[in-house]
Amino acid sequence: MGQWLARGRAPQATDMATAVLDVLIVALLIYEFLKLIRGTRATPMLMGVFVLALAFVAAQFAELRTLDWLMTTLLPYGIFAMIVVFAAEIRHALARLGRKLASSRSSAANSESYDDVVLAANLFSQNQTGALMVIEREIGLRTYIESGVALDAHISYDLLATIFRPSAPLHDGAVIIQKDRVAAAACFLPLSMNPILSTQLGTRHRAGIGITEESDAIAVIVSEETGAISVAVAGQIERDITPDELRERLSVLLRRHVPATTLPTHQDPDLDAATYPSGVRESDDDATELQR
Ligand SMILES: Nc1ncnc2c1ncn2[C@@H]1O[C@H](COP(=O)(O)OP(=O)(O)OP(=O)(O)O)[C@@H](O)[C@H]1O
Repeated sequence: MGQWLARGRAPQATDMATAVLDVLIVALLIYEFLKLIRGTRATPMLMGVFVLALAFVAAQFAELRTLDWLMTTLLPYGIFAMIVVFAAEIRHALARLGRKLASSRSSAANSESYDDVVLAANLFSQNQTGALMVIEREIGLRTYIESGVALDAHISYDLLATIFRPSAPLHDGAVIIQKDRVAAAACFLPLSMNPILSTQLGTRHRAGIGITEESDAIAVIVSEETGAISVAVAGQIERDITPDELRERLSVLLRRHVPATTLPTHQDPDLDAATYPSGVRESDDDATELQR
């Protein structure tokens, strides 16, 4: 209103519309911001910031000069301190924003070889071989790829089985799959700090969930302890699913059909000989039948 009076003319309909739009955008930004920090450690800290802001306004209003001076001097440092303290939250928030934008686009990963992931997960599950396979979608995982050993090899069941063979040098860490290629193995992923996660979940599962909190990737995790297959996406984990369920989940998440393949069973001698030729299977009592 003031600016219109200053310009010496009455507010017009377009000015009103601009003001309403302005207020709506700010309200939307505040709403999205509150949604992003809800349930994080930033919430109680934000209350502290709010109290400080109130003190600042009160100091100006009551002309408490020393307090006003202190607040004005410290404010710029406070903003930098907040960026440092909330670095993880800011990263997550931007990643979530990226995920939202990415998921609104129709293109998904266009590989045709994710049935190899299903087949490999089935093998690992039967042999109780620990494995962590991350499928990149729209958000690039270069930072994590660079933490591992670059492979850039065409994805195949044999390659995955070889990488995660317990005696293989690259079996520790995660494999990252980009389109139809295994970009790298032995990658180090960020661990999820979500306090709600079950305490039964160790670092492999937390790493699988962690990468899906930071990006729109899909993590397929096979437990070394139980042989259970889990799939994580957007910070959520679905535990103990069958290979067929894994195939379904990948089909939906990648918005493409992952063709059904006859899953080999543990009793298949050819498979065992081909996969673990030197008898490196972890134990003989690992005949984990798919009981579901
Ligand atoms: N940050 C990480 N990034 C990638 N892989 C990791 C990371 N941390 C641990 N791992 C993998 O997880 C393995 C340890 O798994 P751990 O037993 O702690 O987890 P778990 O979730 O209980 O899995 P499991 O059920 O297979 O035992 C490591 O040997 C390594 O291969």
